[in-house]
Amino acid sequence: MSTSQLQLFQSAVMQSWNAIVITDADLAAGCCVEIANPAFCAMTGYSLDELRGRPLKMLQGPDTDPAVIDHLRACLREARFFEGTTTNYRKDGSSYIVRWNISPVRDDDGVLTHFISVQQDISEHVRTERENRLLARALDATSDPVLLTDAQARIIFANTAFVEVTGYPASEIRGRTPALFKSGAHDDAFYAGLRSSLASGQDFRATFINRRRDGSLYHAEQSISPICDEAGRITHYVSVSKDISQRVDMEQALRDAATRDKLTGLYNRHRGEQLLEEAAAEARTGGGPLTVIVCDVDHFKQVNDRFGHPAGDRILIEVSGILRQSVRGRDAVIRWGGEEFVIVLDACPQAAAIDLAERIRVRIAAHRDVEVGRVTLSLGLATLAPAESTDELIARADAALYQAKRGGRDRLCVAESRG
Ligand SMILES: Nc1nc2c(ncn2[C@@H]2O[C@H](COP(=O)(O)OP(=O)(O)OP(=O)(O)O)[C@@H](O)[C@H]2O)c(=O)[nH]1
Repeated sequence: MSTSQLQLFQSAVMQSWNAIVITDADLAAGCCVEIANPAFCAMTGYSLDELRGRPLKMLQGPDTDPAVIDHLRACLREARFFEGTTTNYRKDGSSYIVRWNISPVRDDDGVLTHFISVQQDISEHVRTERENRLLARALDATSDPVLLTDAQARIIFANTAFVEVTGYPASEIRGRTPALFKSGAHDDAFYAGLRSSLASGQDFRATFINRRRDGSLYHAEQSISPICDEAGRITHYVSVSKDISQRVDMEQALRDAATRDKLTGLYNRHRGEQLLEEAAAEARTGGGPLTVIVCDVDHFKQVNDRFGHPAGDRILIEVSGILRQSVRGRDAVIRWGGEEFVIVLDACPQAAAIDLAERIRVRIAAHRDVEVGRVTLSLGLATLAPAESTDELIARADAALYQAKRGGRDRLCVAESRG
């Protein structure tokens, strides 16, 4: 090696950002320092003069891992490469975490003469990692679901509460987007609002209806916030939510209690009258013809008398089910009282309503209860006339029903159109 190359070598070692120390190979004396570069001196707090001739054991202290040192000794004895991490101590007694390796150095004849060690203070890195782990554990410990995505909305972290609420293991959702939880309950405007809030760096807060892994839905009060870097660029999004399904279910149960009939689950009379009034208002303002069907189980008293009240209840539930299955989703089926039901068909031409009523009659007559067997239904149908009140409409449908009963039951009578 030329003199200039040697000088380069020396400069490189002395200017290296990594701490470099060269010791002799006298194991019995503890391998004493011959050369240490400025980075090593800065890291340990010792000057080269203070280090030279002393074994590096002086850097060890109470938190230095003895297992690492044992392994180091074994490597030095066998002149093998060593790599490890442990806690060392500076001159002022403060500790630092160092990642280091040691390579044996041999002369031209292959005789071991020195060891060279390259070291790096990784205290900051370890501290950040510990902090990150602590933060992740803290997020895991919170009972509210937390989700973290990158700027492209790909999931990078989901806490335990999120995993528990959604039923998705974290490994299954990592890398995917929250579109996975879409239930279809929100319209495009909802998502447009979400996107524009986040794009302008603002939080988006709303009650989401999300889908769990098993397909069931849950309500979550959710707050999504963009996270920006120092330059103001969005790097991540964090979503913190509260599963409010229980509250929503309770509210729904209360609403149901006020609007639904307990036995059949149909609308109760009170809610039914409101719905009928709304449908009439709609029809009067050009919403299309409104027809009501009033129906009543025939000889129902005999069912109760012969088979008992519970059997009668079961018949009412079965009849309700058939009524509900027979109508369109928008039609209201109401338990008007006892064994009497009203079906409100808004925007439904009378001919279609008559077809439907007849279909219902046939279905009920074809149905067989396990104990009671066959029951029949009588039906009266009326279409709202101009300037007619809902009371008058129901009265006309009722009169048609009475006519059906008088005519022999298991039949439909249509009230004559008025006006
Ligand atoms: N099991 C049961 N019976 C009910 C309920 N509500 C009313 N009822 C009974 O329904 C029966 C109605 O009898 P009626 O009004 O005489 O009429 P019906 O026997 O069906 O005779 P028609 O209507 O003329 O064919 C009464 O016995 C009521 O007690 C209920 O919730 N459950």
